[in-house]
Amino acid sequence: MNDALIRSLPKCELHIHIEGSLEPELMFALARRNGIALPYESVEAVRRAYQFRNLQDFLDIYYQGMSVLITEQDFYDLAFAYLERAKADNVRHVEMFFDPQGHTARGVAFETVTDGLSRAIADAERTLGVSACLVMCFLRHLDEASAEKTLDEALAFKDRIVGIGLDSSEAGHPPSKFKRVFGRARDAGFFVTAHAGEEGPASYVWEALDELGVERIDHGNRAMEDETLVGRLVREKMALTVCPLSNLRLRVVDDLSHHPLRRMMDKGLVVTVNSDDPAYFGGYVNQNYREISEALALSREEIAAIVRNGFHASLMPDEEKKKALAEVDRVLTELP
Ligand SMILES: Nc1ncnc2[nH]cnc12
Ligand SMILES: [Zn+2]
Repeated sequence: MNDALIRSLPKCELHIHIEGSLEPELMFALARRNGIALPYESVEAVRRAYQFRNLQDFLDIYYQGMSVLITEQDFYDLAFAYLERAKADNVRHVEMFFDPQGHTARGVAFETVTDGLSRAIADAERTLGVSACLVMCFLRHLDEASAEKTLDEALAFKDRIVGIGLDSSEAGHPPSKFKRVFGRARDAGFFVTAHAGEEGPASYVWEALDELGVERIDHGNRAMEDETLVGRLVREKMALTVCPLSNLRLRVVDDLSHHPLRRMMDKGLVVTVNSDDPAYFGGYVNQNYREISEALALSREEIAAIVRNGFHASLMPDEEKKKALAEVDRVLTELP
């Protein structure tokens, strides 16, 4: 019902793992280019395998999928394809997660990854008018020493990497495990964020705030189990990067009509809508807006409020934010 509005509004994407935008067609093309055998016979067989009972089921397939990424050009092709898709959804600004340890562990140089991604970002900025920046995530199932080593490598690319995040298997890997390396990242001037409260408990959200000093929470669904925590997030205007289709496919929610997004908004939380791993979860950012809007019967004003939250919570320069927010207002008045 609000399709035209969703399409017309300029948007931000603040929670996208670039490796999670690897469509099966590109996966096969890169496997062929690099002489890598995939354990699937066709693109359709890959898509059929995308049935997940939980986050770990997905991660096992996600790490296997990224094994086709070898050369600088592979990372370029991956990121540019995503940015073209984002442009089609009227996304103006992207904060792009990447998982260097998923590549360096396979013998791909850190520089190969960042060179390819940042070249695609520069080209997209020029040719598509989409701005983007890189947020490097630590894999939380690995130890802090590995994260420290990865941060050491990132320091040489400080001009291209703006932020540090934390992702992968959440349960059993609390944010406190990475307290020291996040302290170093903050001291070095990186923006910091972390996945918390996706599958893990509300206490992980507290830890992300108090021990990592995060400036955003990725997901945050389970913060809703703790009223005191919700109050703090509201008071601090801490943005949550919510990913509805991811939550559905990873069974964080059993049905989108039970998704906490509306209750989050009613409590005054700053929520944004994002795609997480769109090639695996059945939709890019507009599809996430469409399905959650329909499931929760979101009004035009509620949709616009989420879009505005995205710009406010982003790292865009203030002048660019102002322009984008003015455009949101213009679209709202012009669309019947
Ligand atoms: N949804 C997610 N949660 C944790 N780690 C991830 N890596 C890629 N997608 C992720
Ligand atoms: Zn994520």
